[in-house]
Amino acid sequence: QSATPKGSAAHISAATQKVNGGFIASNARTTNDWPTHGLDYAETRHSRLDQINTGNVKDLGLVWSYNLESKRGVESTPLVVDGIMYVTASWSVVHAIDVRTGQRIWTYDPQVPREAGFKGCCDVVNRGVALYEGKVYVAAYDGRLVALDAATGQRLWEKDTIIDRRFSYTITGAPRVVKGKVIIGNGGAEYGVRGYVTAYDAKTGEQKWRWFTVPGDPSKPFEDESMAKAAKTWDPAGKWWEAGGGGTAWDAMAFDPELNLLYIGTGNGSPWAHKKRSPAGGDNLYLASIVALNPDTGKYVWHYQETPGDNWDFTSTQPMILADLVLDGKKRKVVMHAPKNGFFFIIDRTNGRFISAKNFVDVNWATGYDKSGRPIETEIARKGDRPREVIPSAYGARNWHSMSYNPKTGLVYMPVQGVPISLVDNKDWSFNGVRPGEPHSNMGWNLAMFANVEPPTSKPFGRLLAWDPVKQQAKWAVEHVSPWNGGTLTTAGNLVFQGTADGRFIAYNATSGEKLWETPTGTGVIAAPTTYMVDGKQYVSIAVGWGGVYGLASRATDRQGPGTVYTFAVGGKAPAPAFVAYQMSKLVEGVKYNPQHVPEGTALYVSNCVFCHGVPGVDRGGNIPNLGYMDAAFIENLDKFVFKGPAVARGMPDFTGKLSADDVEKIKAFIQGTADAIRPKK
Ligand SMILES: O=C(O)c1cc(C(=O)O)c2c(n1)C(=O)C(=O)c1cc(C(=O)O)[nH]c1-2
Ligand SMILES: [Ca+2]
Repeated sequence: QSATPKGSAAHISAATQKVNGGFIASNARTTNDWPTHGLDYAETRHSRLDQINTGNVKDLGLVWSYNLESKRGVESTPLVVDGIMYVTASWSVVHAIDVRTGQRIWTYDPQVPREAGFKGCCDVVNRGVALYEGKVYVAAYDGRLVALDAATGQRLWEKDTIIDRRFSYTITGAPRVVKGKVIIGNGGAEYGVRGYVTAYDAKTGEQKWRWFTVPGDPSKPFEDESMAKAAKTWDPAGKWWEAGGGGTAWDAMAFDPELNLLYIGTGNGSPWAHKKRSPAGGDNLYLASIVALNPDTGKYVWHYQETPGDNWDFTSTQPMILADLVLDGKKRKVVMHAPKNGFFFIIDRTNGRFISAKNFVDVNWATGYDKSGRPIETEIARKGDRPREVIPSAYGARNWHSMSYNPKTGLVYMPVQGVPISLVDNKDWSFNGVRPGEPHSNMGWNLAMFANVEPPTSKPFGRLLAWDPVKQQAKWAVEHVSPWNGGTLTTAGNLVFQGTADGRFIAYNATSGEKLWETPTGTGVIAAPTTYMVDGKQYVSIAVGWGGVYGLASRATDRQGPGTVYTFAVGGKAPAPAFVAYQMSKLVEGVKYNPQHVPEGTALYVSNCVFCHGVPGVDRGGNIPNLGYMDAAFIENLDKFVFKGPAVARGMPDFTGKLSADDVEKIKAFIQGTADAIRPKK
């Protein structure tokens, strides 16, 4: 008589009503479900399930695939409770899927205005939802936090989280729910914003607290003690509050229920150049830090700053993991963190004290950390006006791609990388046609990404790294064909799962790194997989869809396909969807131009186009076309795209009033000139 059909609204309602703090805590011991972004409050992404293991993983097969109808980056970790999956696609669209059938239950599209696409630095992505007491929470790209009925997808409440809409705030991160409060930060530090995190009542949406990550205008009262303390580490001559200062908390969070501490990772400075932000120097708290807050009040408890006086977009927003490690014979409660700056940190999570840091890739900006937890910087780190290659680059030695920690092997599995670019401090590039000083100006951009402006010398790479956090050394590594690979999952079946930029989903032996299984995915993978149990059977799911910041202008696979969720189980036999070959056209040829316009065209292109479109003919083009590979007719008519063009509906800015017709002529000269310069001589 328990005849509530699985997948019905009544079933979903009952299953998701149970998801609260106690549920998340007890699920951490069984991991039958995947109820929160990082699987548990500690964000371990380690599943206790072992039905799929090193012995039978070779028999994994597709059970179903689901088309997310998404053409841009898919960064979402799918949540699953009792066989109901909640996953997001680009433009913050939520899909609820019945795992038992692979069928859609509902979708919710928050209708993010497409012309707001340019407000974010790094693709119109979303990293997933939060689930709590029958509700699904999605943070939309345009800054709205929306609560949905988990059974029907109907909107229950919506809050605008943005403090000032003149500035380019966006949200890409997944909310977390801690003690009945939905916690969310935002992005925007590339354009001049002030970072903060806000807590909303999960039931009603009422705002409970807000904590700013950096101080505001010091001539006005500070919001709290932590801001007064932080302001002493900034030089007012830099008027950092006009650009906002940065420090956006756009991804990482974790929670320790015993210590009652919420941990957040904070972002880079706005503008990037330390000298501009704070001419006399200073650490500029709380940029690039791990900060512990009281989740009930939002009050600051402690911080550890990983990159004092950030100058390189070295955010500390990369996902962290809480673990109890035995260090020098003593059990320690720690935060493990591998941020963009290339060092693996162990921090005492009870008080924020630095324990150790070791570089996990080659770096050239610092030789290490001293005992007090400060980096020992090299010459190259702050050189001012000359372009030079700082390693790692702003793409990070690791970016938002999740890591996982397996307590059995004692290893952390990290997607790490090198994306070489050159950097110039103290240069005023404008961005998207907005001049420095205006809201949504560059504020942070100090890039010279050009092959012809002191090219970087290091080589790009992507790597799956198994790291021993106790010894602070690598155990094993797998080299991938490209940077920008997916997040990881590890399981009690002694497995590590990861998708790759070149379009494969792979399982490894967690102890040795031996590859045990792989399957093609039709497009590049950047998101992290999840695993869970439904009616006694273990499944593994991955949402694929090439994109994110590296995917705007680059690609690593010759196939492309829509965002798709794949679900696998032992013995699965469903056919894979057809994969589509990516069509690359020839270098543009024959556009008439004045060669004398090329230098000015170069500067205009760097300021306005390069970040999304890449270098013409040099980059291969990602989700956004490379202009070096268009037809001549397209380039000849470039003004029709630049001014109120058809691509505005896909997220391209309208440059009316920002570029002149003359500017566009010069940009055309640069595009054709570059194509001509690099075309192989006959
Ligand atoms: O400073 C910021 O506010 C901010 C926000 C975001 C974002 O929200 O996606 C990224 C970054 N910075 C960033 O530096 C970065 O490398 C990055 C990569 C990605 C992505 O989704 O691929 N987002 C972001
Ligand atoms: Ca950033």
